[in-house]
This record gives sequence, C-alpha cells and structure tokens, in this order.
Amino acid sequence: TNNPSENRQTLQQLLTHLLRALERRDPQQLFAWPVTDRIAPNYSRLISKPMDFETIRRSIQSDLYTSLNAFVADFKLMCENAMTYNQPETIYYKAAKRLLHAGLKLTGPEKLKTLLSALP
Ligand SMILES: COc1ccc(C(=O)NC2CCC2)cc1-c1cc(C(C)=O)n2cccnc12
Repeated sequence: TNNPSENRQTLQQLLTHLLRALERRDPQQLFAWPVTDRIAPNYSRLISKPMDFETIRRSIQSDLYTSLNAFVADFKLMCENAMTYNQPETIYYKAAKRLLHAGLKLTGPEKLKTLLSALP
C-alpha cells in the first residue's frame, strides 16, 4: 500500500521474521548480545562498529531500518566483525561464516519473492 505507517508495519513484520530465522541459526547464542572486552580482550579497540542480534532487534522496534538493505547491512556487519576479530580456526569465525551464508540465502531475491508474496 502507499500508506507509510502500514508499509512501516509490514517492513517491521518482515524484519522480525527474518531476525527470528537468523537467530535460530545461532543456537549457542554467540551473536545474541554485544561482545564485551571481558570475554574478548581489546574487542572495543579493534571493532569500530559492534553489532549483535539484540541491537538489531532494538533497531527494528525503534523503526531504525527503513529498508531491508539497512537490516541486511547490520547483519553482515555482525558476521564480518566476528571474521575480523577472531582467527579462522575459532568457533566464532566459523559460526559467523556459516551464519553469513545462511543469512544471505534467506534474504536473497529468490527467497524474498516467496516471503513477499505471503504478505497481506
Ligand atoms: C555474546 O558473545 C558471546 C557470548 C557467549 C559466548 C560463549 O558462550 N562462549 C562459550 C562457547 C565456547 C565458550 C561467547 C561469546 C562470544 C562471541 C564472540 C564473537 C561474536 O566474536 N566472541 C569472541 C571471542 C570470545 N567470545 C565471544
């Protein structure tokens, strides 16, 4: 519809659905909350824009994302941060790589067509 508030609500519903689908692929909840310097030494010095699923959820709820692309950009940032800070042989790097590929498939044009066709 061309009703902005309806469109915003639909986008929020879509993003919340995608967020849940992505969170399911992080059963160990390694991406659920912000990484602290306590569990990852020097993290805040090395990673300039931290991102995690809880922060993404808050952004959806406060209408920070006005497009799917903005949501996907934060998701990719979250995965890329983990592949920057952690060495390739760590569980965090490997989990981030798997999550990134799963996420890009989920938000790719093919899958989105089916999702969008299911919307009201
Ligand atoms: C919210 O962040 C976390 C929360 C919990 C855990 C955790 O449960 N780690 C145990 C699984 C093997 C030790 C790890 C992390 C964690 C994420 C990350 C990321 C995402 O880089 N990380 C990097 C180094 C050390 N720990 C972590």
